[in-house]
Amino acid sequence: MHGTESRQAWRPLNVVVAGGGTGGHLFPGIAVAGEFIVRNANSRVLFVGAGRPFEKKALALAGYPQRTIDIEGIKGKGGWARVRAAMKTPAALLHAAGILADVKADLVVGVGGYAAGPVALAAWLKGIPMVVCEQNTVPGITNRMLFPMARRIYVSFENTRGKIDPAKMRITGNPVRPQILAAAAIGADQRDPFTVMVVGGSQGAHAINQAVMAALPLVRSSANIRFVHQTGAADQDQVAAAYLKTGIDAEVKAFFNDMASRYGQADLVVCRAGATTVAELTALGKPALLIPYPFAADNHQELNARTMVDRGAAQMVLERDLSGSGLAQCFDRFAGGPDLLADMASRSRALGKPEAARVIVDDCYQLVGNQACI
Ligand SMILES: CC(=O)N[C@H]1[C@@H](OP(=O)(O)OP(=O)(O)OC[C@H]2O[C@@H](n3ccc(=O)[nH]c3=O)[C@H](O)[C@@H]2O)O[C@H](CO)[C@@H](O)[C@@H]1O
Repeated sequence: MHGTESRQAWRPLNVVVAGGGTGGHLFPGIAVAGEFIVRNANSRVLFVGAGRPFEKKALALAGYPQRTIDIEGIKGKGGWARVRAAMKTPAALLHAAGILADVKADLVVGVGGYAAGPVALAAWLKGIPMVVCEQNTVPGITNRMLFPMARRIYVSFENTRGKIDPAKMRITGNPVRPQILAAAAIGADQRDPFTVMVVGGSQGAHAINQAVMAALPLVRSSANIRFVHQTGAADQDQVAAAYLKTGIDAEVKAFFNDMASRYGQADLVVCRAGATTVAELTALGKPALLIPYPFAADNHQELNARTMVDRGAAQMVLERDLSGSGLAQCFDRFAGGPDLLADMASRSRALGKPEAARVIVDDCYQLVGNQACI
């Protein structure tokens, strides 16, 4: 779409991506950042966040700088912790305003997470165009506060809830990193052996790990099945031992930096229903068994999951109904049901919006103006 010639016509921008915290917020920001750099290699993207170790590692791997501000979230906190968090806001706002001035920001992209708040607010106060990306069907608290100030609100789902000014809203989909989109080219149709990818979102999912471990001894198709399993840091050793004990072939890791090759191998993905995971599944046309995290704010993961389940692209098991025997039956059913999987895969693909980052960056250029540099 953007050939070399047209790429040169995009002017360089200084972009600040604000927020993050978990992979579900951060990775869409990395996808958008990459698209700005594709448009003009002289653009500069700075991430500003709370500086959690997860963010630092992911941004270092992706090659983007981050500056951190001292800020705490208020969600789920009470009493003194809320007061302390609120007291940090004025200093964080001043700090964020200083960072925006330092880098001569042309645009701020809020990707959700509490650290986006002061940066986006500072942008608004300084008159710097500010846009937000909302990944979930139910907008998060930070984004809800920022919506009135944002020039654009990029949403992932047509049925995104809440009061969003239709004049500002664009249904773009949730940006997926290009390395992951490349996995679409890796055919996973051999089904020999049938490969199940288990992912618990960016942090891993203890309940899913437990259920898979309980399922392993009950899987009938164990000779023809293999697993690629992301456990999160706490459960890695225990889960690896469970595969060894049953003799089922598996690659077990706390976290996969290279998700593309794992998605590429997967015939079925068993996972939470974080919005970025859902975006990746549908961009790649992967069939899934979704087990939404039951304590997500406003139960948004179940609503995210329903966007796939209602279209036949995924099946869903609520965590309260999750059991080893039920999961083992699922594995056997899917392993022996290529037609079912193929049908789910094409329905999943039909929901995907792999062009989301491009659409968002096109729109951002419209917003800030593009003076061609050729
Ligand atoms: C508990 C909670 O509230 N979680 C939220 C958090 O989820 P979480 O951070 O788990 O986010 P998602 O499931 O949406 O995305 C996970 C991201 O991590 C990546 N990944 C995962 C595993 C791995 O080994 N390697 C890897 O790179 C995935 O490719 C994906 O890009 O943000 C999402 C997006 O706002 C929300 O929908 C979730 O509800």
